[in-house]
Amino acid sequence: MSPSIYPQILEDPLRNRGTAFTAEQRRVLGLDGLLPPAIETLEQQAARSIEVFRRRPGALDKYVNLRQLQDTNLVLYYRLLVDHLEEVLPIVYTPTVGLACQRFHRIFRRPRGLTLSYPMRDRLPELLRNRRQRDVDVIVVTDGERILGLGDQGAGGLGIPIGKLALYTAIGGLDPGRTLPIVLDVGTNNEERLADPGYLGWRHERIAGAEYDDFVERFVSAVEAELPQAMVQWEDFATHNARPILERYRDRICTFNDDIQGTAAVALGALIGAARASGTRPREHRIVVLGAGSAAIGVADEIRQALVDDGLDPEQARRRFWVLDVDGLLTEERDDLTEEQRVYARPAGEPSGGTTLADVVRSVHPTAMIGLSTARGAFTGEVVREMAAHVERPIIFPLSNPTARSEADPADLDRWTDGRALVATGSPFPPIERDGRTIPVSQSNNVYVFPAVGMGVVAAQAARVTDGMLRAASAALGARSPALTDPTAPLLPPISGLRELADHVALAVAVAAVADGVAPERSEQDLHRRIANARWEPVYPE
Ligand SMILES: NC(=O)C1=CN([C@@H]2O[C@H](COP(=O)(O)OP(=O)(O)OC[C@H]3O[C@@H](n4cnc5c(N)ncnc54)[C@H](O)[C@@H]3O)[C@@H](O)[C@H]2O)C=CC1
Ligand SMILES: CC(=O)C(=O)O
Ligand SMILES: [Mg+2]
Repeated sequence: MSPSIYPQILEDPLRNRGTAFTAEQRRVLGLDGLLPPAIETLEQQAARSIEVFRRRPGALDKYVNLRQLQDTNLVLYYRLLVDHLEEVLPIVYTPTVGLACQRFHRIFRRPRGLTLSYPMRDRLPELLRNRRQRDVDVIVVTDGERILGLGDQGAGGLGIPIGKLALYTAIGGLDPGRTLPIVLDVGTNNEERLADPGYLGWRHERIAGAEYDDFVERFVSAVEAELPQAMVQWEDFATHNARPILERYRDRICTFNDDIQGTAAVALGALIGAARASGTRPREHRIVVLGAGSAAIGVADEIRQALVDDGLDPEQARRRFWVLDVDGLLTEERDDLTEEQRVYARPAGEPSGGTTLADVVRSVHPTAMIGLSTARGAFTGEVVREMAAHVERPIIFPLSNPTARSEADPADLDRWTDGRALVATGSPFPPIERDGRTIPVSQSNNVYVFPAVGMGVVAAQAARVTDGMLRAASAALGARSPALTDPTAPLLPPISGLRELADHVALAVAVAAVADGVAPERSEQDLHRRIANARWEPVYPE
């Protein structure tokens, strides 16, 4: 019996072309007979694939369909993402990616990325060396504890880094062969998962405290040793770990936290557009933030700095915020606040009349209300009508994900405010219909920023991600808000324009990296060229 010489190229999604292999390639590579005889172009393959995708009955079926394509043929997968970004984004990303994490063990087909399980803590460098990729530009890592607004999904959280990195390529233009999704599998406190015989992660309660910190340190040390060039993006860590990890490593490796810093950069960009659309300056605003987790405090900190940049002194800027968590307004009387939350604590007795959201809105008359609370429907008709009674153009951003955790439905916000609200959401929503017009709803989501941060870092060869780089991203995004020139236009550029926007934002990030001294000296023109050259396109190479 002769040994099998089955060509591995068909199993390698980076090189596989399926029915697009030419007659010559088929002959040379030994593919004749393994493929049906028709030879297709990429365009023909893409047309067939999008039809198959559209025929799938449910969102999760569509997700599985795309994941299979991703594991089979990356050029074709990214062709679909690039050509149909608006249509596939709610599948690859929020809201469907949340469901995919919850059902990770039910839909698992083939491995992608790395699962670093706690019991293997002594072998992390070796596990990193087992990766498929040789060189890595970007790692997205989660520990699965706060997946969107869906809580602890344990090892199933790997779906989030996989989704984020798909967008690093489809939008930011990063080479998919140089990106690496990772989950730190440190157990789960999700009872449903622990009791599910099909769960694929380490079946153990979450490790915490010094053991957890030691594991994260081992992970970072292993990355430093094995992949010193890679940028590390922390994603969907619970608040009690997110900020300490960022503070511990931001000056040691090239890293940022997307939920804290990426979200803030986008929300500020949207707010700047909204302020302009309402004919106001940022410093005039009174801002209520519902939620006091890592995302909410990151957003508040960024906007607070923008108010200072617009002329308020730091104390005045601080006093423009009313931040609430699940227990109500953050006040000086409370002894359960972290250092970051304490910045926003209001003096005792102020405002008078209670500390619920409705109370605060009634006494403060906010001009902007931002939700990062996971509390579905928290922006009720009563609250929104009260807010809208005192401000001409209420700015209302229900930013929690996925859709089922959103603080409000934009159609309701539009109705409750007679079309006056300036709205942006975290997850995609259908457009608003008003007076015969169809008005798109802007998606204030960190997807507007993180792919471009990655490209900016790679093109500039930045060694760190500085605050200045994220601020530059935010400013570049804010400057492209359609609302700057038309008060009736959406607050953010359309999703369909994200790729072009990413080039612009990436350049701003790269220029800021040079200015901050964390990247080699290069001219703007040179950086522009490097971004264009680095951009990976979904086409079969000659
Ligand atoms: N649009 C975007 O780009 C982003 C959206 N998010 C979303 O923001 C949400 C929060 O994320 P994290 O801050 O990381 O989570 P977290 O769990 O750390 O924070 C949630 C906060 O909301 C508060 N909260 C919970 N229920 C509440 C209620 N009924 N009323 C008032 N406050 C309540 C909690 O006390 C906590 O302060 C998630 O849904 C996440 O998907 C996060 C990052 C980016
Ligand atoms: C968008 C995002 O990063 C989140 O909801 O966590
Ligand atoms: Mg996130």
